[in-house]
Amino acid sequence: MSAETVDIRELGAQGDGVAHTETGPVFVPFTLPGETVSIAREKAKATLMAVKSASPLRVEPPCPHFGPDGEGGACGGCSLQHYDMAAYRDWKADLVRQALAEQKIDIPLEPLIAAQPGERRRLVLTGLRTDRSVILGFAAARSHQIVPIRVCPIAVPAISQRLDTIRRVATAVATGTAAFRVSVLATVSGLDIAITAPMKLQDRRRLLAIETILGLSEIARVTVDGEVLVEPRRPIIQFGKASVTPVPGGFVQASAIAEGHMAQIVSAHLKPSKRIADLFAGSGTFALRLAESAPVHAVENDKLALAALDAAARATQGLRPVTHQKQDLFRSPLMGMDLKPFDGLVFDPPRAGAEAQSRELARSSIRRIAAVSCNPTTLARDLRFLIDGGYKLLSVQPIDQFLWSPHVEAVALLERKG
Ligand SMILES: C[S@@+](CC[C@H](N)C(=O)[O-])C[C@H]1O[C@@H](n2cnc3c(N)ncnc32)[C@H](O)[C@@H]1O
Repeated sequence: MSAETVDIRELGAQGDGVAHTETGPVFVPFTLPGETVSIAREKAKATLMAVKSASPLRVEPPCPHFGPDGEGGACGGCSLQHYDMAAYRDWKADLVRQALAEQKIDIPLEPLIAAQPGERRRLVLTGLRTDRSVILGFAAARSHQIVPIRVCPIAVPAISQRLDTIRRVATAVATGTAAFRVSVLATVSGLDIAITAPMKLQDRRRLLAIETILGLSEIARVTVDGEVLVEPRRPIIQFGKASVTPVPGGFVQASAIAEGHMAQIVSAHLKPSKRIADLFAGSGTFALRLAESAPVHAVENDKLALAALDAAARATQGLRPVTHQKQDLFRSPLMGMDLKPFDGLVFDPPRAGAEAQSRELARSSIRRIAAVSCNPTTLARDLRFLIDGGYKLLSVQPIDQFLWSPHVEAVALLERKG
């Protein structure tokens, strides 16, 4: 490690300040453009030692666990709490703008839909048994060390006010010495906690854990390695009229408010469609809402997510038919004949995007397409295929689903003129 003073020029894609040095760019977490800072560094990675000259856009972070002086260590859950909110939001929209510009896609963005503290309904924490108890928190920035959290301003009150309850659940279940994953989802009926770990609960221990957890009134379900340990109430999340039982620890949009905006934009665009496909459908976030007005075919590779979608579709009155298909859309995208029945389609792939599928869509005659993505770079790449295939890009809406992180969601709407 060597110590030096550097000037921060800009923010990198991961939210770290970037200094340009003779040996190349150096990334310094918790810094802002225009600041002069002293750092300790190893190659391109640096640790902030002191801010010598602060940006006027530097603000007091609202969370005690944030930053290099954070309580318990520098929590890795957030990276930009020290940035003035308006400037931070401009930076978020810019991530989408820059990704589109790199693909030479020229369209004015819709104004960013902003996030507020207290909106995240899903957190993935790490637990670790110590001599006396279990610590529960986020991994520290750039490290495997766990920062135990006592507050979490980004989370919905149903989680942030129940961190002690979640810790008690983790303590009741934890047996080994290895770190384990605690995925927490705030549902309509209570907390759905999915614990994943290389741990085996012996019978006596299992009974004790069940007894402890049943005494905690805010719990809907606790699963260990995908198996239900207790389920005093069925966990439910609402996709329009449909009540879905989420897959333990499975994918759910991080914020119900952001999801509502995304679904509203997608539904309005696909409203005139007579038959809709939902690709990378998960457990039906879009499909089940879209089925309120048209038949929907959902395609997804996770069979548990599809089972949740199917069960909810069957149990919901008044939906148009919902069919589903398990398929790996990276290896075998829907092709010409598969796509023919649809005049509307939404796709919402993981961060890697939907390259193979977008190439096929670009050749299709589907009238309206909505592309949803949490990665502006792969979204822009996939939009380029569609535009080159003759689709007109109508709008791109950035949505700050992941407050104070470097991640941003976007919904792009396209149309093929008849
Ligand atoms: C960003 S999530 C979106 C899910 C859903 N649209 C939603 O809003 O909840 C991406 C989804 O793609 C699925 N997926 C990942 N790889 C896939 C693949 N190769 N083929 C099909 N689906 C895949 C995941 O299981 C996950 O449900």
